[in-house]
Amino acid sequence: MKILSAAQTRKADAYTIQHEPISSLDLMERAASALVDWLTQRFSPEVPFAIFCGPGNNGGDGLAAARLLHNRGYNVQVFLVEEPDQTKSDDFTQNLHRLPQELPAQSIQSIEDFSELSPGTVVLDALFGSGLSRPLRGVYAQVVEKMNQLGGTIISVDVPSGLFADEALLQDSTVVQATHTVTFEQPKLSFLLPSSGAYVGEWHAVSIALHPEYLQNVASPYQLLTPAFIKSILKPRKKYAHKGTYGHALLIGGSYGKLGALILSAQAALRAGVGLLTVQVPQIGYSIVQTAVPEAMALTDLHDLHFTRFTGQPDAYDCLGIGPGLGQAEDTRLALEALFRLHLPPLVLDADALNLVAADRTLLRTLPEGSILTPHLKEFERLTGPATDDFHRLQLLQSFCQEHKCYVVLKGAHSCVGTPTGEYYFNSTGNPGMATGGSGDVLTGILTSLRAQGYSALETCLLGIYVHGLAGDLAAQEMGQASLIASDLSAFLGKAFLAVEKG
Ligand SMILES: NC(=O)C1=CN([C@@H]2O[C@H](COP(=O)(O)OP(=O)(O)OC[C@H]3O[C@@H](n4cnc5c(N)ncnc54)[C@H](O)[C@@H]3O)[C@@H](O)[C@H]2O)[C@@H](O)CC1
Ligand SMILES: Nc1ncnc2c1ncn2[C@@H]1O[C@H](COP(=O)(O)OP(=O)(O)O)[C@@H](O)[C@H]1O
Ligand SMILES: [K+]
Repeated sequence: MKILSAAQTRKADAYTIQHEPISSLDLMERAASALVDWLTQRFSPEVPFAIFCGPGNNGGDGLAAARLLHNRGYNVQVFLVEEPDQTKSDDFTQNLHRLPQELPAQSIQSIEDFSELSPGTVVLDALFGSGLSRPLRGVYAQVVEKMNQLGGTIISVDVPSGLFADEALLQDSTVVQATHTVTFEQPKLSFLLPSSGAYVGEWHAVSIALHPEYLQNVASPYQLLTPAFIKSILKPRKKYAHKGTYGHALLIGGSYGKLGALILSAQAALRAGVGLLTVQVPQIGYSIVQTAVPEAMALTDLHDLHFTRFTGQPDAYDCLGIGPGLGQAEDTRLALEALFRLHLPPLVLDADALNLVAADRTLLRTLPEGSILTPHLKEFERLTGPATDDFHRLQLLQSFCQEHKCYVVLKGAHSCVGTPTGEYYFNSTGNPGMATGGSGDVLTGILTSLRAQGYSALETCLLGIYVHGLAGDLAAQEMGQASLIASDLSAFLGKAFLAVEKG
């Protein structure tokens, strides 16, 4: 699914109005109906609603929703938040006139006009949407602060007011802290980034049937992964396949005290379907890994405690994943340097392999083309230097991928895959239960496995992050988020692949 900018969203609205054709007022009515359908499926008519409307079309949505909720028997209060002489959009004005007499709109021109709400009131935030042009000030900022202080449920219409759809927030901005955001057609870019996404709560995209022609033809570098798209990547297993059909993966990592990381990767690689798996561990890891992962073959390093030299044949493998539990000893750095000089299969680099590369720019310059790197935010910062904000980080991601001709999975709540050709793919699966030690190691195993099976680097990243997050979602459904541990992700990988197959 393409993610559109605020300007493209405006064009999509205008294109729909012109080509469907439909009046702008009717399109707003459609948006408000979709919003009200969503609300009435979740809240009963006894729940009081306080609807705060701004001066533009977002406020117009709020007014139309107020009328529709009232008509369905809901208990609604309407507030117009306005600065003196504020111009209103035409559709706002039309919807204000359409409010039934028994539903008067109360004006809030200063914070003194903000009356107490009865306990349990759900706040509908329709102050500003994708037309926000500057940070909130004056009465708007004061009302938002008050709404946030109430501590109740806040549902933002389209975008939490004060948040830009596709620009960074200024420091100390006032923004609605939404419980849910009901957004029209598709999520906005800022919902997918950590600083701004934190204001959105849970987002839900409701369709307002924008013109499919526009959506099909518009160009956007930003994509959100959908089940149908991921299903189209997944290759079914063949009846006459044998273990050689599904590649031979090699994982290198594990050091004294961190062998578990490599074991988590190895188990995940097997569950992600690789034909054969070899792991290289230091001497102390030999019997540990042979016991914990009997399906894997083991190579040992010359060193007892950490990686110092690759002891296998590079051409024997279809993908090499390196990093989980690797450690950052000086002889490990030298070993990595020597490894990069070999004619290697495709690489997946994670954790300490990334840290070693980040600390040594010469090593970074020898990174084989087409490699997959899986940093979390801190590891990414070590590679590129600090980003001033989430949007700047996306630029850094693009320039890094282009310069090093590699794929980067920038991990987080919506992990983002950057490509050498400048696209960004955001993941749509996963949950905070996965914020637990070892989750990243599991991802490395999955990616190494998929790449060894013959998926392209891009397909590997997209399918890999999606099934990883989906395994986390399925695990969390059964055991809750707090109890989820990394090995559960491997345990639920099978169900995740089944769900992808079903689409
Ligand atoms: N026909 C359409 O275009 C549709 C629009 N829709 C709604 O319309 C919204 C976009 O509407 P608009 O473009 O009118 O934008 P908004 O309603 O977000 O607000 C824009 C208005 O607020 C003013 N403004 C912006 N930032 C301000 C600030 N910080 N302080 C004070 N005033 C500020 C602008 O000058 C403008 O008058 C969407 O988010 C969505 O909710 C939906 O109804 C779907 C159809
Ligand atoms: N809040 C979250 N929502 C969704 N996924 C998450 C969340 N937190 C972490 N994850 C996922 O869990 C993994 C954590 O990786 P990482 O930070 O490298 O952990 P570790 O180093 O402990 O293995 C990443 O794939 C990330 O996308
Ligand atoms: K809003």
